[in-house]
Amino acid sequence: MSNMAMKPWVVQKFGGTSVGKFPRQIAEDIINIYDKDHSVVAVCSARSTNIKAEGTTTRLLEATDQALKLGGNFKKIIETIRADHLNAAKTHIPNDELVEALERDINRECDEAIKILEASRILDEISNRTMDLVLSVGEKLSCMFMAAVITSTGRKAVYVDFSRLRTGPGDINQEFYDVLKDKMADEIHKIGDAIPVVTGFFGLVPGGLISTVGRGYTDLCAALIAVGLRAEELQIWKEVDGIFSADPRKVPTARLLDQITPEEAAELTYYGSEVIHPFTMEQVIQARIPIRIKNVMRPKGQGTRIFPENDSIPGDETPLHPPIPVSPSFVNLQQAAKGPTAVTSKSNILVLNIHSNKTRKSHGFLAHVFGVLDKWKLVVDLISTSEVHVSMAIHAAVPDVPLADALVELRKFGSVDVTRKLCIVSLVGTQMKQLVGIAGKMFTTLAEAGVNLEMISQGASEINISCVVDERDSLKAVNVLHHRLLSQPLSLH
Ligand SMILES: Nc1ncnc2c1ncn2[C@@H]1O[C@H](COP(=O)(O)OP(=O)(O)O)[C@@H](O)[C@H]1O
Ligand SMILES: N[C@@H](CC(=O)OP(=O)(O)O)C(=O)O
Repeated sequence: MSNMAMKPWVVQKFGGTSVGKFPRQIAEDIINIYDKDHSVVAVCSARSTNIKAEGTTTRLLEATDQALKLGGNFKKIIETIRADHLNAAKTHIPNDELVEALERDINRECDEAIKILEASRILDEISNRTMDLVLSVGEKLSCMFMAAVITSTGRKAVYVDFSRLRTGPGDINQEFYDVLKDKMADEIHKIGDAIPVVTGFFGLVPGGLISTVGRGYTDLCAALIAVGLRAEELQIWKEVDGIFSADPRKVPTARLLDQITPEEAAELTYYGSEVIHPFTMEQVIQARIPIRIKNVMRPKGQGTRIFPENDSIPGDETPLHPPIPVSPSFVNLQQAAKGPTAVTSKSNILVLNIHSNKTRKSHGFLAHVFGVLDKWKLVVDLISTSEVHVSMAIHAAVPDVPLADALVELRKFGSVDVTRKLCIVSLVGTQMKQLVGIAGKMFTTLAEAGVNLEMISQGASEINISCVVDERDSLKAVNVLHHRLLSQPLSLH
């Protein structure tokens, strides 16, 4: 078995839009190239032909909704998914035999999805488990398709379904992940010489994968596999060259960053630059495996490497003190001017201001407020408090229903007002820890540009300074901050 011939493992994760738009490039220009001197594992998300919001996972979620609605047409949605995959098979696979086998597999999966949804309609209930069963169809179809595409290039690939891996009972915690990593690696070791094409959907996760991990779970699946296999690198292939100093769609002068720390990557992800699922970093970095973000459209680009600043890679077991530079770019990074690394913005934010009616002590006030937020599953992105006042920025993508209910309960503790159509703007950078005056510079830069600050929050994370501004000022805010604090030598005086 060539996997046993000690070629280093590389785990490559392909997002849904990449599988949708560039399946042959992925097979020919990426997998087959790395396959020459690595043992490659490909992990794929459900296909999206255009954007994620119109992709297979979004459609499957809509189908589960329709199944519980009177007269809801979930079958039509599954038929759209079926037609999309049958069409992709014919378009991208120049081999009749492979196409016929794939068509049978696609039809079987889609028929099964319909049966599950019909059963849910009869029961008038969709449990977390049922939800997962339906959603996993997206990754199954995508991986069956990619395995056939790769096989059609002359390199044998096998479809690997991780949606029903049994890990035993228990909560989803580090121990659970550790067992899962080993199990995933064992399954992949069994495969031998063919390229494993693994469903980014993994189960059986207590509480359900979509409820506990959320959208973007394929990144985490790839991370767990990379750790289980002790891979040389985890590659996240996207349609962007890597992580930039700002969203390149919003800031034309944004620079590609050649290396950032996992903490920075996590902050950027939480605050609007959703380049990688935030749970990914923790698993991979503990095992000291570098993550590289790369572009499917420009496979030769270096991308962005996510790795801790003062760490060495596995196999490089020399002492960590003094820190060992792991690459020339790392040295450059160390010597570079110590400003923020990136600026990011998160839209669709509302701010809740609650002023206590002083009927209880302040700890009781905050405890009650958080009790209500917990009950209605409202996630707070930023918070700022005084003894009798609390302001909280909340992502308003949550449906309005729980918010309205939560407001009724919160009004028992004080006066509440809600400001909508806001966005969070954040400066992120590990170097900012030592940078006295950076917050002041950020806020004066915004004030000089005429951007009004609704709320300020600093200090929860030493590497993030955030504020809330009007949504209409979002583009101006990120551009002016990028121009003043990230594009030119930083002067704080
Ligand atoms: N700091 C950033 N660096 C790179 N991309 C960013 C950043 N902030 C936001 N983005 C956006 O994230 C998107 C991620 O790439 P893409 O492959 O299109 O996503 P997905 O895999 O979710 O479909 C890009 O469209 C890019 O504009
Ligand atoms: N298909 C899933 C999982 C995922 O990771 O997607 P992507 O890799 O395309 O972001 C989702 O949309 O959430």
